[in-house]
Amino acid sequence: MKEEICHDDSSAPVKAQTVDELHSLQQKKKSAPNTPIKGLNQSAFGSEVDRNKQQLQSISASLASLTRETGPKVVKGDPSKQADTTNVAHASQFQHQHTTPNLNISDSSLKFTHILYNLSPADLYEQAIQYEKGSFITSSGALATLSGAKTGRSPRDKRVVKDETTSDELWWGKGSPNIEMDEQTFLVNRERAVDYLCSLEKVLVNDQFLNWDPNNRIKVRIVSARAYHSLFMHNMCIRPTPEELENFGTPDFTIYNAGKFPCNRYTHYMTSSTSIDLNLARREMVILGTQYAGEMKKGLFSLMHYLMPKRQILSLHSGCNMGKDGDVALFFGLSGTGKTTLSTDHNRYLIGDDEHCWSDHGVSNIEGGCYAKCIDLSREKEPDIWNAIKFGTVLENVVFEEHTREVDYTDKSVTENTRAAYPIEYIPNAKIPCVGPHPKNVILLACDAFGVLPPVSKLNLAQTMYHFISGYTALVAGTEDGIKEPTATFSACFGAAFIMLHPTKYAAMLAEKMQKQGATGWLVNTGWSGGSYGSGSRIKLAYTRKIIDAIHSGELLNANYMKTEVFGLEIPTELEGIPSEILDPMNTWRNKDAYKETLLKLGGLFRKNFEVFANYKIGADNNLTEEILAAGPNF
Ligand SMILES: Nc1ncnc2c1ncn2[C@@H]1O[C@H](COP(=O)(O)OP(=O)(O)OP(=O)(O)O)[C@@H](O)[C@H]1O
Ligand SMILES: O=C([O-])CC(=O)C(=O)O
Ligand SMILES: [Ca+2]
Ligand SMILES: [Mn+2]
Repeated sequence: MKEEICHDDSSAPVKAQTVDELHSLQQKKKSAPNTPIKGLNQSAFGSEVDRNKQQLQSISASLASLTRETGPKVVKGDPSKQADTTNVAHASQFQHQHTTPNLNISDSSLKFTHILYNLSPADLYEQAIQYEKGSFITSSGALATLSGAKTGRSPRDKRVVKDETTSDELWWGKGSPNIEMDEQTFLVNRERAVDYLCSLEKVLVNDQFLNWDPNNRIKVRIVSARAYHSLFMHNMCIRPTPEELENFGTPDFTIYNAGKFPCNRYTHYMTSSTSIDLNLARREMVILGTQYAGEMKKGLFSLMHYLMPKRQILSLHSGCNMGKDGDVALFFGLSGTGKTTLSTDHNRYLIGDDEHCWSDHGVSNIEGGCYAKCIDLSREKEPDIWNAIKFGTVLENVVFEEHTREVDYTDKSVTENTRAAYPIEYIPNAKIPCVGPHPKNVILLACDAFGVLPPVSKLNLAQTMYHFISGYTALVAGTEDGIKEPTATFSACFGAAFIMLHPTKYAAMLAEKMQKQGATGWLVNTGWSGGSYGSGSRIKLAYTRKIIDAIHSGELLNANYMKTEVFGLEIPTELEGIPSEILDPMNTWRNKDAYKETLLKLGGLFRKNFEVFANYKIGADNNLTEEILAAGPNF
């Protein structure tokens, strides 16, 4: 028998002598946006190194404690990998730094904080999977994450600094989302968040933009502890090009997201372990004690609701899309009423799904991504959203099969508020840049679980304003334990949780813009028909889409109308593709008395809610104010 030696040399040899060398061949030195590329072949020697230093110094300055002399020592890169020690910065708080050894030096000033700066989605996946429990790649390539104890926003834990300026400018008191805190308390919480973040081995920093309108772009920096948060904001804010990042400079606004690290209950104004604090003068936001990523998105939205009206620009909690002929539609509505679902329309260009600005030049999206509800998501009904859930997308709090990693979108085990956050370009017909001309249609969405609002009605300007200020929807609280009474929610401007000024300020701007542009208002009920929740059923998405199509095409504008009782809404008598009997909700109720009773009940709720607005003037026009007051239910 012949002795055989096994030679492993049947194919061409690799160009490496060692495994490490082989690994180094694998990764090209970079054109990733976390390293400026422009300076590479510029003659000005050391310019890239200088820029890197500046960038790190800016980050160290952001992370500086307000009570110590210097910012933390920061260094770029993952501590577990080889850190780039040529790029170390330590920003000084004071112009004249002590040169003598400081006897008060503490351990915190000796340690390095590693900065993971504008990482790519791939890098963030690896960080999340390696370091954050509950992070998994799903079968479609999305990153499944858990947001921890909070699976929704905590509006009662939001605080806004009340100082000389904001005490006059902002809306305070009953009904307002702005619960006050003082400057000193803000600084206590800021210090708490900054110290927590700097005590970590590494923090994530995102430098990004808000608002696609180039004249009103806002630079934001987000400092966070989790790759989940960094990837979420990567998707939701506008992503800078490498050149834009190189010239980023100082941010206009900074978020310190300490995530799970709680606030201190002994701190004044704190009523729980969670605090979301906005300081407009300092241009900063602090998040303590919640990992729900939506707080960052909606915190920035609040900021825009302050900054934009100062520039005569209206900020809107709305979706927005545009037809082939350039006709723009806005979709207002509270959470879960269909902004994302209905603005994502295969036959139209998507400008954005949730937050917009309306200026003298038209509309612009504030964000760079979408945040879709995914409970009961189906490929058939919402194909574009389904297909957007792929590599790069953050999937929050969904349940998946442990082996195949197929997501079960019907599973509410973690929460009903399961979400997908993806870059807007994941929708095939996204309009990039996300801007458009003045809106032609303004669609107010209400998910009416009482089942008495018509599937569609045409509104005059006063009615549009009445319903905009009311901001109605009705959802069903707990779906698990059998039938529950629907509860009406009224949220001024369809986003009372995010507005900073009195609702009538936004309403006046909307009225003026709609009047000037001749936009038509519509009220669309995406909720119940044939009875309230429990006896009726939710209006088929396919019907709602048909209605929306007919608004876009102009078909509905020219339909025949009749007026409803109580709410005085103009409803079409027929519409192609829709069974005519559903257009008037009364027809769909078997028990007409119950219908009438429920209708009056809802009318009463509207009336009660509007009482607080009765003493306010809307815009300069007295007539409009009176017309708006008269545009409510009549009985
Ligand atoms: N007739 C209908 N019209 C619109 N949406 C419907 C309808 N029937 C069921 N739905 C479901 O209602 C949900 C609407 O949620 P969507 O994400 O569009 O809310 P949203 O207004 O964007 O809220 P948020 O501001 O919280 O993001 C989706 O899950 C959608 O599938
Ligand atoms: O902020 C969130 O959690 C989701 C959202 O869009 C809303 O509630 O309007
Ligand atoms: Ca949405
Ligand atoms: Mn929203």
